[in-house]
Amino acid sequence: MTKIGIVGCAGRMGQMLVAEVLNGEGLALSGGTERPGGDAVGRDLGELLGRGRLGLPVGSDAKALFAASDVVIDFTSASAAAIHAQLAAETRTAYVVGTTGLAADQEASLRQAATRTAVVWAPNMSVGVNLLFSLVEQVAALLDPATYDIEILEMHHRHKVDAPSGTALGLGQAAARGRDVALDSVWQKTRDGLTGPRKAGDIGFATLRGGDVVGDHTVVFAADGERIELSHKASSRQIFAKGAIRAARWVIGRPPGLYSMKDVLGLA
Ligand SMILES: NC(=O)C1=CN([C@@H]2O[C@H](COP(=O)(O)OP(=O)(O)OC[C@H]3O[C@@H](n4cnc5c(N)ncnc54)[C@H](OP(=O)(O)O)[C@@H]3O)[C@@H](O)[C@H]2O)C=CC1
Ligand SMILES: O=C(O)C1=N[C@H](C(=O)O)C[C@H](O)C1
Repeated sequence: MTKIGIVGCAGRMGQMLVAEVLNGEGLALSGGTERPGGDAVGRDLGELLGRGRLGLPVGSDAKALFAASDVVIDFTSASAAAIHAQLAAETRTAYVVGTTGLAADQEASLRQAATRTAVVWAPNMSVGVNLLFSLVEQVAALLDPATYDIEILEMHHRHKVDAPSGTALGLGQAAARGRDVALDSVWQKTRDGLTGPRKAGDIGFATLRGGDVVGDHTVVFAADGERIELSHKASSRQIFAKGAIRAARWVIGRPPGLYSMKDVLGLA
């Protein structure tokens, strides 16, 4: 049996992941944590999911969970993920990270951990979005930046705390790779007031937040007289949870390194 631990087990994604592990063939739940002092700590994990007592309380000792697991899955917060990355490195536990919004130093913690254990890190664990990354890169490489403007739109639920979404930034990276430029030299993450006309070659972002939208992303290639739009719309978080479980099964036994969902899905 593969022992999977879930940090952030009471969150929107965390609860879905616990359910996927409990239903998954050959998988055992080694436990789940929330941050110390969190409301869910001490509650029974099964009862938290509304499926009856499991006899497994939500913990807050992340290091013990890493030590007890073959692989740990993290959909928490950027600051928590940076700490969890250090624990993955210390305990040499395989680590799957879907958390977005990481600052440069937090990303550095992940990269550091990946020198000591196998880490899968992806801003979006769905098959559809990972295919979209490849399509966007190909289309961007084919279209002249002087003629086609790239704009990336995303909409998410009202609870999301980071912007633009990790996926939107990933789509921006894919477009920039296609054009052979560095994303941070061309991105326009916000526009306000007298911005002046659009600069050729820029990659723009627009962020919408509201309701219970699971995750919509569109990349627009706009020219005079026509527009190409490549979109992905998630209607259930299960696509992310199933992707994360697939990554967890894949990463166990791999040498230390930073892997992407494209590696997991064989799209690299
Ligand atoms: N890669 C992908 O495919 C996807 C990525 N995401 C990303 O996953 C992350 C989580 O999203 P979502 O589930 O909606 O968010 P939630 O806020 O619902 O869940 C996060 C959970 O992690 C908990 N948490 C915070 N700090 C710690 C800690 N130190 N130890 C353990 N648990 C902690 C939170 O507790 P508390 O509320 O008390 O802080 C909360 O219960 C986001 O960054 C989101 O962008 C989401 C969907 C798909
Ligand atoms: O916070 C979310 O919900 C999601 N976050 C990810 C992101 O930032 O791209 C992936 C997905 O769109 C849902």
